[in-house]
Amino acid sequence: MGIASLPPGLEGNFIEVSSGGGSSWLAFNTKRLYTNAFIIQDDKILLGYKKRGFGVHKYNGFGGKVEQGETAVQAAARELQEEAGITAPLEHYGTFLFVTEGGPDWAFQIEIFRAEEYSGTLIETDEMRFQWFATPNVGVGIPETTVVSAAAQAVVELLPIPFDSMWESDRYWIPLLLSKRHFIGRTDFKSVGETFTLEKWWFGEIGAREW
Ligand SMILES: Nc1nc2c([nH]c(=O)n2[C@H]2C[C@H](O)[C@@H](COP(=O)(O)OP(=O)(O)OP(=O)(O)O)O2)c(=O)[nH]1
Repeated sequence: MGIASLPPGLEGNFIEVSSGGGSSWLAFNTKRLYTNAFIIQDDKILLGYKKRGFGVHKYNGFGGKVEQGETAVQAAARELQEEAGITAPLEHYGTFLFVTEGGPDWAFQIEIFRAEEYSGTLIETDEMRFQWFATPNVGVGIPETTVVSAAAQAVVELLPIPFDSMWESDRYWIPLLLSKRHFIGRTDFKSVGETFTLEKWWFGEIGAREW
């Protein structure tokens, strides 16, 4: 797949990882910047259950709008503090456009960050209820009779990432984020009230050389 196959709104030289859906992309006027941040440790990922607002009842990273005068990474840090009570050395790993039919006529440009460490104590906030989930490699091949440390045992008991309760296209890029691959993408949804249906998506990864 070459550059010619990139969805409108994306530029660069990327290797396609996943794509699907209908035949044409939605039109949009302009882009608005948003952030989304994940803490990813050896075998677990921190998500929040969104208690109100856009994406209510879904699990997601922590994030929101980039305010005037802020950079994306500053906004990501502020939102992580506001929604989960922690600070973290966030690193940028991806960007995707999120366009809706039946929603705004602009595209969300969502900047994705991750960190392995964090400082502070996790708190439940009005917006998010935090929860750790096991990343896919966890628990595989551990025979029942194997003695594992208390810490490892706690991880084994975490639930797997709840993709069925997340934005529908997250399943295509979260694996890239978990394996520290820089990515870009676009996802078009149809929205009716609070129900969003995935119509078309494209995700690709970029070689380390360009970052
Ligand atoms: N994982 C994932 N996150 C998404 C998708 N689409 C989408 O908007 N988001 C994220 C980006 C933002 O983190 C969040 C939307 O921002 P928000 O409405 O919570 O922003 P905010 O906190 O600044 O808003 P507000 O409380 O000020 O109204 O949802 C998606 O397809 N997947």
